[in-house]
Amino acid sequence: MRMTPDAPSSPRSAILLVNLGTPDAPTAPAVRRYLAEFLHDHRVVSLTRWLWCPILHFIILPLRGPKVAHKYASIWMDGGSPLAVHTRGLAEAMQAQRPDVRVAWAMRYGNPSIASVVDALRAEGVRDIVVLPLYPQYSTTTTASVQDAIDRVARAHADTRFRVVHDYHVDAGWVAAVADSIRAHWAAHGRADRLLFSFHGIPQRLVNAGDPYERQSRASVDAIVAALGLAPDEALLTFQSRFGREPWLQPYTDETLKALAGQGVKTIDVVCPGFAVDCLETLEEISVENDALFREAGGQALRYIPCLNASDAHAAALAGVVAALPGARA
Ligand SMILES: C=CC1=C(C)c2cc3[nH]c(cc4nc(cc5[nH]c(cc1n2)c(C)c5CCC(=O)O)C(CCC(=O)O)=C4C)c(C)c3C=C
Ligand SMILES: [Fe+2]
Ligand SMILES: [Fe+2]
Repeated sequence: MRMTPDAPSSPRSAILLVNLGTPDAPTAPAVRRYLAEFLHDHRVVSLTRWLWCPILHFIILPLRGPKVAHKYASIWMDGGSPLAVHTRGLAEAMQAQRPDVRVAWAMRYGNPSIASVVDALRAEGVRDIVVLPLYPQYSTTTTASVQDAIDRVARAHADTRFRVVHDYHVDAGWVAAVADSIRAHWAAHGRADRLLFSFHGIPQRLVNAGDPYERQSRASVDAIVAALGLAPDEALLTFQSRFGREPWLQPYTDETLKALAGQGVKTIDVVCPGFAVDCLETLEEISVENDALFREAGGQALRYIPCLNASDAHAAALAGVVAALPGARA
């Protein structure tokens, strides 16, 4: 496990950033290992195991491993997968702003695992950990799964206090940071014909069962649009990255981009505020795949606005979220 540098010598409290996870290498075996852990989580796929395990082990992992490895290879950075590189950078930026507290990072699936990072923090004397899942909007598929993992670790360490931030989907500092990043993009590149907010989707079934993710995503867009001084109808909200055959949240990003190009829209700015840092779903699916289909349908340019990543503005916003602990539960 790699920890952030220049941390205080024996801190008692820590901020633990937790992101989804990513393969250790852009190879089929590494992708299969990562997807196997991810897709065995009942929070992500709730099908009964006797039905799901054969589909997963004999169809999805063998087919998806090489295909997805190829995509990871196309975005891989010197320091590793973009999701890991930017998550580590964000932890380092927060550590620089908060020298009074240890800032560490872990992944829900893959490495470094939550358990290994908590063990390392406890070995340093930390007994109070604020966990910040890097998901601005709460979902049972993501945030609740981090909470599950923390609950398991907490049961083994009764002497350590864990608090988990629930969400920060309309946190004023975070909203301002996203709005500023859009303004900076416009200052550098001008404004496109349309502004589209694309969020990772989840199955519609989960929203029907009470998952607040769609409502929170809409509230995030409303808040960012208001901070930009735009009218609500000046932005579009769509959902990407669907997986499997059942209906997911709609409208779908790819279908919307094709329809817009068909209506004569030539340029589009796309921003993804459901992702804290850039990853496969933004750098490959949006910036490469969706850009290609927008152009094939008659568009001229899809201009992707990067995630907040390891920027100082992001680190400051998240430090504010932790300081306020909105919706945190012990
Ligand atoms: C199987 C169902 C999935 C649900 C539900 C889901 C929800 C969800 N995911 C993210 C964020 C990310 N997902 C990423 C990749 C990814 N997601 C799924 C499936 C579901 N996600 C898969 C199978 C994959 C792997 C890639 C692939 O095989 O297509 C990533 C990128 C990881 C990376 O390494 O870069 C992120 C980030 C959210 C926020 C979310 C629900 C709100
Ligand atoms: Fe299995
Ligand atoms: Fe996902």
